[in-house]
Amino acid sequence: MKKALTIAGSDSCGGAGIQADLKTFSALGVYGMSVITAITAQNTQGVMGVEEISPQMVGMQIDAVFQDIEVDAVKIGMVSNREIIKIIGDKLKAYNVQKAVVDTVMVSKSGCHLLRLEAKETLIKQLIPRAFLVTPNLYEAEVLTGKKIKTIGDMEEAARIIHAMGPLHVLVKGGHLEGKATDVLYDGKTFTYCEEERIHTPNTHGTGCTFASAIAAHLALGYDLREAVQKSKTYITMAIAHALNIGKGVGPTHHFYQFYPERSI
Ligand SMILES: Nc1ncnc2c1ncn2[C@@H]1O[C@H](COP(=O)(O)OP(=O)(O)OP(=O)(O)O)[C@@H](O)[C@H]1O
Ligand SMILES: Cc1ncc(COP(=O)(O)O)c(N)n1
Repeated sequence: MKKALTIAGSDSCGGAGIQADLKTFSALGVYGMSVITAITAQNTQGVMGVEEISPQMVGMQIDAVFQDIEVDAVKIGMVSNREIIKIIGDKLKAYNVQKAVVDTVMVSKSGCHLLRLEAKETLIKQLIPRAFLVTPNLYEAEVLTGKKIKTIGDMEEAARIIHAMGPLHVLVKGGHLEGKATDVLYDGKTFTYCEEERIHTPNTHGTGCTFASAIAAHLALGYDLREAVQKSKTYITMAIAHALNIGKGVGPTHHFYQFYPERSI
């Protein structure tokens, strides 16, 4: 069985973070492992509290996994602060991780900072260059590049600038743009566009986490990046189309293995 590791924050209501990632791995037939960077007290209405795990403990969790089990792909989500970013970057290097999907989580949909403001430079210098794929949403791409993004052309320009920071590939997600849900993938030479109709639902908690972990799962299964992104785009679209009306706020994506009849175990 293929094995994937998520390094991310815990979301108590189960819609985003570690919980979304593990559900996605399971739905896609991949064995899931987790390293927790922070615990959030969170529900569909907002984030009530964040407690960061010590960098030493984050490092120990990573060591515990890599020293025992072969890891086929890694997904990285909420990393919270500079020291946690640094230890993750060092461990990716030490364990020579080739397939790392870095989702540059900064602010939750409900507006809570999940990355400290002063950690942006460390993210750019220590983590983004080690990524096989970076998956910023529009807001994150604007913060990383310092440029406003309003069109597909702006997304292409942002992908170029982020690619120059050192990752092998960049996927700028257009979930927050008007019109179709179009994402722009860039490998340093060519742009590929993933487009789906926009689904009109209030329930989009955890879309970014689900998409990035689906890509990591497909990479673990051996698909090349373009196939992994296309298949994950189908998965996230289905997960949003069947999103659950749970709680009083923004409900979570739905993970359901029947979406994915080809899954291999
Ligand atoms: N309403 C929607 N209908 C269809 N696809 C969507 C919708 N919203 C987002 N997507 C798609 O979901 C994926 C995740 O994109 P999104 O921009 O929501 O990520 P994100 O903002 O990082 O998510 P999160 O806020 O959960 O971290 C992308 O493929 C995007 O195009
Ligand atoms: C632990 C954790 N990680 C990531 C997100 C982003 O997800 P969203 O933007 O849908 O709130 C979150 N809310 N919580």
